Amino acid sequence: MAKLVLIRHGQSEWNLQNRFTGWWDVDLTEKGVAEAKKSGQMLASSGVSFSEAFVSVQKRAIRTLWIALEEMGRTWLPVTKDWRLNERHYGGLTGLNKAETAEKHGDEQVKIWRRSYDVPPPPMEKGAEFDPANDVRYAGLDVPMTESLKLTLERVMPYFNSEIAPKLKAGENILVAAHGNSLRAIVKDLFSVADDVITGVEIPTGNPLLIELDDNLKVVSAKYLDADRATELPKF
Ligand SMILES: O=C(O)[C@H](O)COP(=O)(O)O
Repeated sequence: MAKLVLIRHGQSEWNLQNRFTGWWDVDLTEKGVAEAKKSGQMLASSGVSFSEAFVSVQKRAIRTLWIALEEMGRTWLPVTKDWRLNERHYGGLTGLNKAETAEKHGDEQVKIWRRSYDVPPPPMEKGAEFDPANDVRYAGLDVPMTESLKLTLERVMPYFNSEIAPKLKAGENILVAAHGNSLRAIVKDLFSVADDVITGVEIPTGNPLLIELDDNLKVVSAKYLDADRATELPKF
């Protein structure tokens, strides 16, 4: 039986400012750093021994992983970074304040953009202030202009299934540091969550989710290590 731990990055500067972030590369706040440290301490006392870690190419997740590994005394662990674990691309909403956007377009519309399964936000305009298309880390990549959760899942899961699933099936314990919506995609798939139910699944920042999987990657048990900041998990 393998263990998979999913950590959403600690609080970011734009989580704090309540702005749509997506692919924009913001850093952790002090609180985010503290959440990452606590995650590492809880992982160390969980006694789970990891063989490797995976992370997006965004610094809020990379720093969360590094801080956690440091606390665990595991900075030597092999780490693979891949854009397919990035946050979902928030399109033309990137950089906007979530509350101001709700005042302008209505709560219902913003809820659809944030939580519907397959309605993508309006696309990013080419060359707009927060367009990551020319970022050197994405050179040669057809950077999306917007993504729904469905589109996010369609790039996260092929990566998960080809790079991470075989290791779990071989019994390795794996740590993944990523984002609210890229992790929501993994949870949707592993827990077989229906399209209209996944909207209610909120993954807290900096709170490791420990999932035990059988040889067919069926969920056997799941819990957040910080029980005080846990949210409801889907049935399995
Ligand atoms: O990209 C963002 O703004 C957040 O990381 C996730 O946002 P959400 O809760 O609006 O999906």
